[in-house]
Amino acid sequence: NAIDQVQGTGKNLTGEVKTFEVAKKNGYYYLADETRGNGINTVDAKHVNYILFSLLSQLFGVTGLEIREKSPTFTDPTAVDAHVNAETVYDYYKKTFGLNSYDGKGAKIISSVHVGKEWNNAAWNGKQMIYGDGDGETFRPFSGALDVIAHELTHAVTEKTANLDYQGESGALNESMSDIMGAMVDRDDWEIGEDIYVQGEKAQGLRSLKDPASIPNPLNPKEGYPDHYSKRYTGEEDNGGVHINSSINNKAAYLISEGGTHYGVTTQGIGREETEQIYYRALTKYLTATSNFSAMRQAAIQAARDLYGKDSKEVKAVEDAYQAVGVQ
Ligand SMILES: Cc1cccc(C(=O)O)c1OC(=O)C1CC1
Ligand SMILES: [Zn+2]
Repeated sequence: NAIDQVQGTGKNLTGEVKTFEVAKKNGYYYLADETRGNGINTVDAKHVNYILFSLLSQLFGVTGLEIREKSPTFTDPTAVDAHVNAETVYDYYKKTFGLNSYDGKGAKIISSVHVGKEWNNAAWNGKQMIYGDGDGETFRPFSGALDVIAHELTHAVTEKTANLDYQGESGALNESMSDIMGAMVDRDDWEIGEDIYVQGEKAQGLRSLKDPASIPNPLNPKEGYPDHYSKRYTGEEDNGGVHINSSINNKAAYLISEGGTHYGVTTQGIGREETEQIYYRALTKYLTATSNFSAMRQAAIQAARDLYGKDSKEVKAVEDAYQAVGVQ
């Protein structure tokens, strides 16, 4: 037919040659994968100012210019990473939870790269994923990190399910679900954004689920991110610290999976496979828009009971982990 689905290749931001699904139409090749759900499309925002871009995207559905090549070799590494990483996140949700795209109905996944000028940001804007190129000092292009793309797409999953209000404790849980799934998709570590956050030679993550306090808290740099409820941020910035207090729940998820002794409380870890099922079930079956940290603990306990039994080691791990981070 007029549009063929073929294999494309191209170097990503770390110079690795990647292969991915592209569309061939009228002799040109496009970053359009029609094999997953209703499609995964990666387009170029051509450095349009990010505020103007967000208006165009949300009001008029403008997403950017099609990225096209005369051969199946793609030459924009930022776009290659956005496309390949979106495919990887799609496959994770399908394989792990049987979820077909972020809405369960195969919703088309659109990513716009090169939004803004050296924009240090990435976001799910309610309709699509948008990525800045970073300023090269603090951040490299945001599409280069699989955990970032999983984080952004999980915002879309959350919006279609619990739809946790993006402020205060529910907002911190919204952020934490994105960090937890980000760490589960990018399975080799418990850091978020380590592939894009340029901090001298030691590329530290933006946030760490393993040891939140090891990374300076941007709202209180002489402290690390909070790893106990008593250390939560209670100010107004960042919608009440949604990117800060998320670390309290992130630490609980880490303890459930990997185990450990935290503030004198010991948790026996149950592993990533069971932990991701507990959080996905809590997010999609029990959490609501106004759930707070206490409701999160209850939801995770109930999800573990459903999946593994009332007196299971999995339920015990959830109870111990939330006790360790001071959430009742
Ligand atoms: C860099 C950034 C700024 C503002 C919002 C988000 C957001 O998506 O919450 C954001 O992206 C992340 O946190 C991703 C995980 C690195
Ligand atoms: Zn986020």
